[in-house]
Amino acid sequence: MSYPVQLTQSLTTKSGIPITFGTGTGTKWQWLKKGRGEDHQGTIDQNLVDLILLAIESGFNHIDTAEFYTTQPEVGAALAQTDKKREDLFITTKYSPGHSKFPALSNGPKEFFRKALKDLGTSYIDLVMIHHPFFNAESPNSFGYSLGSAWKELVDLKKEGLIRYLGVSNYGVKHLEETFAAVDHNPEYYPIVDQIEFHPYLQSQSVGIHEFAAKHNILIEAYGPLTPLFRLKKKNDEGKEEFLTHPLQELLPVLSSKYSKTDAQILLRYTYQKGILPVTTSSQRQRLIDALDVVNFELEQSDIDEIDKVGASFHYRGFFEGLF
Ligand SMILES: NC(=O)C1=CN([C@@H]2O[C@H](COP(=O)(O)OP(=O)(O)OC[C@H]3O[C@@H](n4cnc5c(N)ncnc54)[C@H](OP(=O)(O)O)[C@@H]3O)[C@@H](O)[C@H]2O)C=CC1
Ligand SMILES: O=C1Nc2ccccc2C1=O
Repeated sequence: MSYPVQLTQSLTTKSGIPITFGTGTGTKWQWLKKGRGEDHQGTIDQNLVDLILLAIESGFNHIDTAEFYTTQPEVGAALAQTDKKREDLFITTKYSPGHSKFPALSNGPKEFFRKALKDLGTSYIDLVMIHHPFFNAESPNSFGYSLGSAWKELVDLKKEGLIRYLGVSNYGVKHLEETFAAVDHNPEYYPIVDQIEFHPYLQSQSVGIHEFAAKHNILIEAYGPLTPLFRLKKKNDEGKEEFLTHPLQELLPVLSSKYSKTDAQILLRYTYQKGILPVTTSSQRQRLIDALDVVNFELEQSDIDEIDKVGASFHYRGFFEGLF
């Protein structure tokens, strides 16, 4: 039995298959690559290729990468090795604009896009996002690009048929309004997705974003949906990282036992039932299978409300702290 959830956008692969939850190649994978200190551009981490193949084998058809992660070549290698046809898979990548701390990695979206096609070994990309809205066109880090001019270049690529859908990530209401203005308020060129951090401890990455997205038919994708299970750490007096105690530690086991699901499945179903598409990852086969299986059960509304309530009593932001 399946319990469909109404999403604001029904995105599909080119062949028309509805997209699954996303499987991520950022977070720990990008640090593993970059942490080696070698020139990782263009190198291939076979462990990540194997993980992407495992995710595809486990049923994921939606793979999330980004210029910033340097993991496009691994996604390209997995595309070349899998038995699945390209048109049955859905690939997302993200242009990395420069901001005060990090320079842009390419001289504008068009240069980024040419490299992305090459790294991914594909002739089109399903979904291209701008990774964050923290542009600073005056800084040499940004090659003169602003939020509006970068968006318009991506729109040109979409018009050429090289990109199927356009989206953004970490955008708040004011950034979306600026994007709408850049295309003279033509909804045909509005972002179709906003990928943001979402979990019970960060139910709104920026003020009013979920309401605004719903009004404009923008699908919210959640990154970090399992944050309460593993990311809540702080350094102790000896400088060692230790896990924080947090309020969902009591509620999640109660719900897991009530529904005979894992804590991770409860969190993923909570996200999905709110009309938000999770982007998640695991190095473990069973966890990947479990993640997709959450479309097959349903949380009672009172339990969603309880997660909301308990979650709101604690705050945790894992990414882009201080920028919203
Ligand atoms: N647009 C943006 O700015 C950002 C985008 N992203 C994208 O989103 C993707 C996913 O983000 P991420 O935060 O990793 O997603 P999640 O919140 O899903 O966390 C994934 C982590 O959870 C662990 N995990 C999985 N299942 C369980 C379980 N049952 N119990 C305990 N731990 C579990 C996994 O470890 P294990 O391998 O041991 O299972 C993995 O390290 C990224 O890879 C990236 O593609 C991420 C951050 C920012
Ligand atoms: O996956 C990611 N990990 C990150 C860390 C810092 C900024 C962006 C990201 C990602 O998108």
